[in-house]
Amino acid sequence: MEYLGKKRKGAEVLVVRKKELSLTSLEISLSHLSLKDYSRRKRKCKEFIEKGDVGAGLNVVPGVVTAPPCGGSACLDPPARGLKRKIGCIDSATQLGRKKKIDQEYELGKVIGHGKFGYVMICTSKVTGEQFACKTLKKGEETVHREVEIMQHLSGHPGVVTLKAVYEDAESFHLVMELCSGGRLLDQMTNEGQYSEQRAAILIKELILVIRYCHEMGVVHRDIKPENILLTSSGQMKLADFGLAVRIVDGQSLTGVVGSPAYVAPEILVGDYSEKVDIWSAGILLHALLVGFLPFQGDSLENVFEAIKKDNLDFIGGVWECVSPSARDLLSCMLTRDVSNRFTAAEVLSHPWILFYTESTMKTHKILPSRKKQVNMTSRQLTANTGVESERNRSTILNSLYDDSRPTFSSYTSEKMLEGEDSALVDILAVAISHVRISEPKRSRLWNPVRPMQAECSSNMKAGSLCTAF
Ligand SMILES: Nc1ncnc2c1ncn2[C@@H]1O[C@H](COP(=O)(O)OP(=O)(O)OP(=O)(O)O)[C@@H](O)[C@H]1O
Repeated sequence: MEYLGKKRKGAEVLVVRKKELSLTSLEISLSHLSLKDYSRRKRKCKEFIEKGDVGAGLNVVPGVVTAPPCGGSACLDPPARGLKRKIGCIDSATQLGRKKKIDQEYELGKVIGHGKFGYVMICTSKVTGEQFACKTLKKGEETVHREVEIMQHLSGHPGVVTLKAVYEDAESFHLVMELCSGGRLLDQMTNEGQYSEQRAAILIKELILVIRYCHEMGVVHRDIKPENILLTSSGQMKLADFGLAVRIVDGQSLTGVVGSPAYVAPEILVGDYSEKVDIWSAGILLHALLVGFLPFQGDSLENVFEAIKKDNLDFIGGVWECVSPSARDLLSCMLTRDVSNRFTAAEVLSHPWILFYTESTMKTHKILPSRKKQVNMTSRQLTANTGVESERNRSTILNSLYDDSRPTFSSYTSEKMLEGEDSALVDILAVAISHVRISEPKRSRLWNPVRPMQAECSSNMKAGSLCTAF
């Protein structure tokens, strides 16, 4: 084994060379094994892992580049937390197809997207006629190899774009992925404007579930933004583009300034950060969903970065009058610069606002399209309550949950409550209240009203320079 000297974006690539492989019988030379071969290989992989040999003589496809055991430094720590060491046990479906060429099995169609290191086109299986997206990445860049490995590692979760197969030729990798024909979340956001709180909560919950999965699998995405969230034809969100993702072990600090300017967490700019950067970026997205514009702006990259480092957000007045205190509280917990106080994925998922809108009993509700259509119904003078923590605030939260949902409840009461479902509502509120933490407000969670927010809801999410990864 050796670490390649090539360093880019703060991480090395671990390359397992063929001559160093001890389990040659497990070498994967075919891209499509028979079921029998596959289960035999899987069994051997399992035995291999149980013997604790992982990391010694890895049964890896010659030339397969795996993600570093931990990003940033050449440490040889044990695998990242929760890491299914798929190295050497990559599902046959996603093995590198060294023997077959992609065009033997797929009809390549029109290009549907371009990325920094390649392009994406539609491809159709010659066997089944099913359509997929094929991302072709030019070899050479370390991040490209890492992207392939991390996608193999994460594929299988319903919120991650599924990787069906990987082909390789001299110049490129070809990643055959499920086709997300619903397009990018960014396009939906710019077409539809602000989201209702209910819709935003459902989306953020789905996103945070995927982020939690990534973190549990020892992966930090580092480029969460609506361009990288794709939608299926049925509207389900899928996290895509793991080009900047990196593996991490518990307690490890990452370095390397990467991300997309508008979404980048302040600690990334300082150069010492953890998986919490994904929560910050999801908070930026939540901000944009709720009020239709990004929180940190500037006419140059430097100014945007300065704003990210220094500007205090104000969730008071203006557009925030249409946003419930509970939603604003969650935002403040995701967008705090104090990393130790910033919510983890699990904390976001148990926040009252998320629970309120996404508890199973709520799923029977019609999802309201966008706030544009209900803004009059929700407009109400709300007191800013971003540091909601104390006992005295219990009733405020209860009220805010109730008040915020008025439009929803008005349809709920007419349609459901009369049918005797009011106990479900009480349950939801009880659950929400039980999750409110009782403690003194933390200074870091309170945002000082230094700069008034834009009064009108202008979307600046199309600003290319703010959304392009660096
Ligand atoms: N599975 C997919 N289904 C449908 N469209 C996809 C799929 N994957 C990517 N695309 C389209 O291709 C575009 C480029 O994809 P890619 O993953 O390269 O994103 P990118 O953010 O532009 O890449 P990079 O960060 O490497 O520059 C996406 O914005 C999207 O429109």
